[in-house]
Amino acid sequence: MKPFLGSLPAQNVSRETIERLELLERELRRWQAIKNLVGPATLDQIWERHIVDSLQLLSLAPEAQTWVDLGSGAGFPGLVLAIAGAERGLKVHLVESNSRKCSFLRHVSRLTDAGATVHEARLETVIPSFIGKADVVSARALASLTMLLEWTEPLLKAGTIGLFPKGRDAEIELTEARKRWTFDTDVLPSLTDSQARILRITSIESHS
Ligand SMILES: C[S@@+](CC[C@H](N)C(=O)[O-])C[C@H]1O[C@@H](n2cnc3c(N)ncnc32)[C@H](O)[C@@H]1O
Repeated sequence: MKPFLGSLPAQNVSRETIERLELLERELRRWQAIKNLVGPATLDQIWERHIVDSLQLLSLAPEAQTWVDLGSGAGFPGLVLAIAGAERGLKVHLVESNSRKCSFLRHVSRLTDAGATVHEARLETVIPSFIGKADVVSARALASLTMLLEWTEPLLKAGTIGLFPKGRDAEIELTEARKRWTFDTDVLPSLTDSQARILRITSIESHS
């Protein structure tokens, strides 16, 4: 059993999904040696820190069909969600400005039949095309909540759900963001880090 996998709802992790996630792990280790895609210190805990940490988002939006992940990096959480959601037809758009990371994302998406769409671009230019078309927008380790809401406000206003994994400062970030917007939030526990939180944000209105 992979670390922490047992804590996830069983429907997210079929044997085929685990095999495809193992392909992602293998390719990440292979590419990391040359391309340095993730923080080297996290390589010892790829399943806990990256794969399961990403997978847990799937059960927070079980009905989602179209998902946009901003600043996907080496595929966390977006590529993991594309792999795990492929069986139920989930379409994931990965937005990443770094071309070497985009090469990795395209390579692993092809290898695993994940069907992810990689947008090699700055997210500011891509977000407008998803207004009214995305069920979920996610971003991990990309920016402060205030910055994330500034970027994603047009999506959230059109009904998209925001899922933003955050560290131990989640409440501080929420307080800061509430100076500019009113929104509904669920502050959810993380399965992989007792200090971390996942923010599910809907119904945003700006104060001005
Ligand atoms: C700290 S990494 C996090 C990567 C991944 N989400 C994770 O949690 O492992 C942030 C990523 O966002 C990308 N990025 C930063 N600003 C961006 C922008 N304006 N548009 C698209 N990608 C951006 C960077 O290239 C980098 O890969």
